[in-house]
Amino acid sequence: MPRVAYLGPEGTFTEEALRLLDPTAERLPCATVSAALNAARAGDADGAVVPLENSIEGAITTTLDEFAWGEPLLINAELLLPVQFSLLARPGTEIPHIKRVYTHPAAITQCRNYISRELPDAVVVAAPSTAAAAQEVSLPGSPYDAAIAARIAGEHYGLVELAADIGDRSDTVTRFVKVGRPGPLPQATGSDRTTLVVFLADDHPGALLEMLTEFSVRGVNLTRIESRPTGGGIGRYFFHFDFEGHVADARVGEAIAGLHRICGEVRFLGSYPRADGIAPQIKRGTSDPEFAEAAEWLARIRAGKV
Ligand SMILES: O=C(O)C(=O)C[C@]1(C(=O)O)C=C[C@@H](O)C=C1
Repeated sequence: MPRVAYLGPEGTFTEEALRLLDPTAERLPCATVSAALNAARAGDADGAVVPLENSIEGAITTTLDEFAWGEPLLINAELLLPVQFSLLARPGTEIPHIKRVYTHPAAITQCRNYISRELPDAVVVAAPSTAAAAQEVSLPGSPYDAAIAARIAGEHYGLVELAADIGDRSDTVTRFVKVGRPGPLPQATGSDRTTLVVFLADDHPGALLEMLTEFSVRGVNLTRIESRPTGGGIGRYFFHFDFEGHVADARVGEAIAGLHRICGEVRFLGSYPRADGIAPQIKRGTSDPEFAEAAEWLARIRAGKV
């Protein structure tokens, strides 16, 4: 049975994602995203499940930065999980008496309207995860009056649900990924995604356009692009890309090889099946047979067979 680390404790959305991605895995709860990834790197776990982006909050920057700087890991699966939040408290608590709320920063952003409407005077404090907040609120003598977390976390830690579905939107989704140490890649399925981190060789006019051109001319559709600070000073950034296709696809392989030629460093973070099953639109001239035919044509003219 594989042992998989995740952002815990029990009752996080990440745990729910892990249960869906790998129902038979032995679950290893960790206090932070970094600790979960380090457990996979060190071999204390066979893999890890972590959040990567949210449809309201955007990128989970800790995850992006860990993927860029830590010991390499490869993404082998992804999951899109609808997230719904509840206001949870110790039995007997009433909403007008709530002065201190504890939850994960991503939940604060996703419940902003509810908090300003129903808890205008409450101080909201950032927790390591929504379930860690629920666990803390359940302790007698906790400095917090309520947590914002999944309903299941409330059940797990003996809290009552004072309000349900308090997210600003009912269709909020968080994307989770499962990673492992470098090894064989998942097979191409025809509906895949590839993730990369790219560091520039040097800063010059058009550097971003040159990178995008490598994708554009080969008909590779991007699904996410982020710039993140390198830490080396204001204006110094590296780039995170998600795009359609598998590294085994000719157009994807050629685009990545093009980036490798023109950029400082390209870190491959994996090719894996898309959770939404969407197949890429393949532009004329960018299918595998068309790349193969063009390579044969070039070989022929190089041999003087015109
Ligand atoms: O705190 C949790 O329950 C998590 O799994 C983390 C996390 C996140 O990092 O975005 C996951 C889903 C929700 O968007 C809120 C928090």
